[in-house]
Amino acid sequence: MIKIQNLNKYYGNTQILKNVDMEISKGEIFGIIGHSGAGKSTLLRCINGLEDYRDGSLTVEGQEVKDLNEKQIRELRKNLGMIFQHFSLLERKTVFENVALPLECFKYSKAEIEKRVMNLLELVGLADKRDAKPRNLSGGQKQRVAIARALALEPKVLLCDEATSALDPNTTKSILALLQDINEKMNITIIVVTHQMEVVKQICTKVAVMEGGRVLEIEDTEDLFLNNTEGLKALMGDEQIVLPEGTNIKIIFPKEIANENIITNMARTLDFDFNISYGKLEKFREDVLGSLIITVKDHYANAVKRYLDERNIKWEEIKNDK
Ligand SMILES: Nc1ncnc2c1ncn2[C@@H]1O[C@H](COP(=O)(O)OP(=O)(O)OP(=O)(O)O)[C@@H](O)[C@H]1O
Repeated sequence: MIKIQNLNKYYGNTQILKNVDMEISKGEIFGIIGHSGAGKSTLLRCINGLEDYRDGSLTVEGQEVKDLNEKQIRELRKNLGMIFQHFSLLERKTVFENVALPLECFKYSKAEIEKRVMNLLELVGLADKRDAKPRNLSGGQKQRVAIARALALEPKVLLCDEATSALDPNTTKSILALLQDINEKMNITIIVVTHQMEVVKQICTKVAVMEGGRVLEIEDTEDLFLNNTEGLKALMGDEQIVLPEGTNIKIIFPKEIANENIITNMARTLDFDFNISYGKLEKFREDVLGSLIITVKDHYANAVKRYLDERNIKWEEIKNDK
């Protein structure tokens, strides 16, 4: 649906996006995560034609964005709804009028506007606030209005630029649940730009990690957490510490067995002592994912590796800290 190949973008002489490659399929909730300044918002603005790019290719449904004329850009933006961190609502207009705005721009009839806006307000749970002004709404409610407005023209893609960054954790959860609901019910592709790991964890099917204008990696979200990839380390820091002596074995828990007592069972079966050097368990949706580094005396190492291999449990050996 959206295909980006070798995209380069400059502001003056400064290169902001560097050889970006990315493919976003229809129906996906695709996360783009990275620290501030990584180039995430710039990439979103290239996708909706607000920024041009020097070289490389960026197609939306097969159309090269930089080659579109004004009319085609208008059509493109109709297909790409967008929401922002600070909601961008018009303060003097009511909730109803804010959502109606894009429909008025595209000259929909009054009856059609009434019907669509009310359906959208039902969808986001704000039908009873139709006559309220934004200043009388909470942050979460404002973002719901912005979502309704972004969906007014029935876009195929919803672009979310730090849409939950100004919200508290519970409100964030409810907005993300709403986005997931919209993705499922309306089969809208959603691109979520964020610096918050929790956002990716809660709703993204796939995620691109960006740093310094580059894509470090693109992974299924579960794999990102499970494998403690280079991208995840770049985002979270790699704080794992291991002992200076013995063999350190990092055991990676897939979700099917994360709740089982692998370590205790192994220690009982093999009858050996071990130290836990480092552990990290993450709640991932309904499951627990994570890894644990145990340190065993060198002569036990092979038995441990065999035990894990026989049970198809992933492991890797970690060098000692000197
Ligand atoms: N209009 C502009 N002119 C010059 N430089 C810009 C412009 N817009 C962004 N930049 C620079 O481009 C880089 C990427 O910015 P961008 O906003 O895309 O990053 P980001 O990952 O979205 O970060 P943030 O979450 O802080 O917005 C930054 O170094 C920023 O200073």
